[in-house]
Amino acid sequence: MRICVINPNTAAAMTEVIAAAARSVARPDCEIVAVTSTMGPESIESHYDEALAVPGLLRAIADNPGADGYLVACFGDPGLDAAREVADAPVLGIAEAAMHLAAPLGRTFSIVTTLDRTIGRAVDLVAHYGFAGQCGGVHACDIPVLELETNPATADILEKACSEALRTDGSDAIVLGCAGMADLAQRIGAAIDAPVIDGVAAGVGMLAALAAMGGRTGTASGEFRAPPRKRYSGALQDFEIS
Ligand SMILES: NC(=O)NC1=NC(=O)NC1=O
Repeated sequence: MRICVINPNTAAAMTEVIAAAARSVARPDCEIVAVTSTMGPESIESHYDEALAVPGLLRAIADNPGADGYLVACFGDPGLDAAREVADAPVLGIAEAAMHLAAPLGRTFSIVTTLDRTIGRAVDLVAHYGFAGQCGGVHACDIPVLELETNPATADILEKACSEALRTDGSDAIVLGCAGMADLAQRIGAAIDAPVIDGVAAGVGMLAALAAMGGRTGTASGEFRAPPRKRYSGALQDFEIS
């Protein structure tokens, strides 16, 4: 089994954090291929960044055919539906996966994301995935994405934000709202004595289960079949994918 985990920003150091989290839960027979986008923003912290991250994500999928599943390792789940039209296997986003696995762990879960400007996107995804009744609230730790790895106070700040979120919302579990937080899930879970779900690990587990069940995206006839062929111009002139 092979699962391709794609960091849709261009920060290779962050991909290393993501890859370690993915491999920490992967089954022995599951190879994790970790990929860093080759074009687009160095981090994704706005709607603008999300939009500009999608071509690099789609290119990464097209350049890594034959995986049994693909994971979009950014909490905004950028380009998820387009990725499903390009991929020849199931595609999950880490926000989608984290919410699905947090739901059974209590009555409600809280999300702790990076900058406060990313709260709205997370709220939209909660509604989109059908978890509005189970998400007690979305909060920001106010650490920029690329500082998660460089700020020595990240773990303490995030632990405090998660503890505050549980108390404020009365929630039972935490969803970490950034792939760059993946390495802190276990430490924070122990510190606040509550389940803390990282979407990278959640996504790898769900994709492995889907692959074992023979799950596939409706590439033949469904909405996510290959897109119609057409010309693209300008910077995307040679962006031939499918
Ligand atoms: N909420 C976030 O900021 N998420 C993210 N930005 C990135 O660049 N990767 C993420 O997971």
